[in-house]
Amino acid sequence: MIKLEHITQTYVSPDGTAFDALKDVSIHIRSGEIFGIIGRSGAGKSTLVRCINLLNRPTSGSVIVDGQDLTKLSDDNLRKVRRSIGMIFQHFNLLSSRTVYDNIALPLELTGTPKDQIREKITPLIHLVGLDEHANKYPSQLSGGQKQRVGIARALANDPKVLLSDEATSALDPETTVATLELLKRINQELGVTIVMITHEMNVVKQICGRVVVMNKGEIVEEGDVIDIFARPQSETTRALIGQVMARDLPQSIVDTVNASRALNGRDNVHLLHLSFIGGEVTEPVISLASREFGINFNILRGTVDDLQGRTLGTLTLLVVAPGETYRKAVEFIRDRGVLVEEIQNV
Ligand SMILES: Nc1ncnc2c1ncn2[C@@H]1O[C@H](COP(=O)(O)OP(=O)(O)OP(=O)(O)O)[C@@H](O)[C@H]1O
Repeated sequence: MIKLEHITQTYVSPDGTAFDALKDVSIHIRSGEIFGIIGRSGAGKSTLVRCINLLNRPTSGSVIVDGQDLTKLSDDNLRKVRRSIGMIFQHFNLLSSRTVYDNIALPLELTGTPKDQIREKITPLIHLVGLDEHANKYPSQLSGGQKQRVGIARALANDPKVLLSDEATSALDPETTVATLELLKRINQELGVTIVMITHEMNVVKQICGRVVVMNKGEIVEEGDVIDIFARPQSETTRALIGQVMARDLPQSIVDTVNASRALNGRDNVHLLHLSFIGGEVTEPVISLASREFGINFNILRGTVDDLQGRTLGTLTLLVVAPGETYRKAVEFIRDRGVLVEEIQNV
């Protein structure tokens, strides 16, 4: 559906200094999926997503949407293709002098659509985003979540195949974020619109994306199914972003437990482990088996279970008291059975 191939974007400042905002980025987004692009501020996400509709013309590389290389189209043809790519923004970008109805109608007015056809198109869209009672209000009379719903309906006015969302929930409170993401999910499922989510929040990715790329300093540092990224993060950037939602930083109570155990059993014999596993992939009672096999006890300090797009991700924080050699064999034993085991150091 969308293929970004070897995209580079170099900005040149007035004093002639060149800055590479995107360095050889390639992404393939499939038709009908909700695809996440995540990274910290300045990673190049906005620059990248604006390449998809060529609001940003990359310095090099190709942008292929539905089989057409947009970088090779005439301005006229590009304008037509852009209608099939809707976009929503962090700050909504609504016209304050227009009502909800007129904001949503604007893209159709711009293409010269007759008034009765506009009404036929807009009325169900207003209903879809749940704004029936607010159609004649002005943006200043709406909450943030309602404004974003107007933005979403406006982005759908031209029946796009693709919806680009640039930090669309970043200005919303957590509850409104959940409701807005639910609406986007429904639009994806009911209308079959491919959605590209730009975000710096892992909880957004966790709630609705199927696949994700993680960006850092203009490069892709990791990509894959969201559940695999959560269960087996490879890069420091990803670990830090996941830390936001998985609360992997240890609470003081756990640190106290570890220290008390060290005082009792000796520092070298006390180990702290973080285990992640995907539901269905680990079928054996791994912890009990390891406990029996090596004659050691595992003390469960913390556990979480998350649902990610219908798949289950479990995590456990364990305290293990065992001499080095036995401990290493037990870790190996658990890893061999499909569980990701990380040793938590520096506690
Ligand atoms: N027009 C421009 N001229 C020069 N540098 C730019 C321009 N636009 C973006 N940049 C720089 O490119 C880098 C990537 O910016 P971009 O906005 O794409 O990042 P981002 O990941 O979307 O971050 P944010 O969430 O803060 O917008 C940043 O260092 C930014 O300062």
